[in-house]
Amino acid sequence: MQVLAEGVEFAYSEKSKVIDGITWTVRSGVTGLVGEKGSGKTTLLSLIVTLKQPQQGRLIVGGYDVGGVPGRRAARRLVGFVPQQYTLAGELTVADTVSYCAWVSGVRRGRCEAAAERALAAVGLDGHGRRRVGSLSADDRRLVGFAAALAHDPEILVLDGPADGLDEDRRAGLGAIVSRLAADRAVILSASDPADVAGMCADVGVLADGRMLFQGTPTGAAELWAERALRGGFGTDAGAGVPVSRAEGSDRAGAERSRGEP
Ligand SMILES: Nc1ncnc2c1ncn2[C@@H]1O[C@H](COP(=O)(O)OP(=O)(O)OP(=O)(O)O)[C@@H](O)[C@H]1O
Repeated sequence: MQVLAEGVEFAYSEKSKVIDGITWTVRSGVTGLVGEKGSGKTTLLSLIVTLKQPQQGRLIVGGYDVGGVPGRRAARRLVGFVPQQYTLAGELTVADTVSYCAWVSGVRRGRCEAAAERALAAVGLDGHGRRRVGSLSADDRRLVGFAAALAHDPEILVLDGPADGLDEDRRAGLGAIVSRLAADRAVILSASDPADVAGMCADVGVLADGRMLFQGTPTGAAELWAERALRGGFGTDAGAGVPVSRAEGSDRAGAERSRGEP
């Protein structure tokens, strides 16, 4: 189990909880986190990558309880994060960019260059190290972002909205890379529509109004999504959402496969 959330809560202000008692498990392989805009995906991912702290509940990341400082520090070394939006310095070379990120993530100075080479190879950018970031296509810049997050060889890779705005061909390309990266780590992908990540994930969590309504197969998530769309969308009746335990029960294949994993 790579991430275990039990009753996790987080609020930006006293008025309302953005993460409202989430219980969720993430195992090795590719896991999707799907929810409408504003449902709390980025906030939940920020908790997992230790940029924010849970205010209630228990959150275990890579075996460490991130509720305390020592656990948070230890977990931080195990996670790589690609935010929804980020800027790379165009004048730096690709290799220096990734090497610097390796150093920031705790890789020893003498090993950063090799770490960068390994990370660039993992995303298919081997041979591009000497190019300036500013000379790359948007797709290749995106891959540099992935390599930067992989530079310290994290056990858990978190990609916030990696398929946003991609057409079908590019989504397929992303799926191939994600599946390669997930061979020896857990990958979490967020999306505002299950169709964006359906082909990439074995397991999907559906978030609405800060609550995990469902965890199971992509098919189960898509069915719930379609059903909700017919009823006028998520968020309007979150209290009547399918509880995680019931959703797993009705989506037995997904639940049993999940339980069977180490
Ligand atoms: N720093 C902040 N301060 C106050 N409220 C915030 C902050 N960041 C996010 N929120 C609010 O928290 C809620 C959840 O935001 P979050 O970004 O986690 O959702 P999301 O599902 O990732 O949305 P999107 O798909 O648009 O990225 C939204 O109502 C948002 O306005």
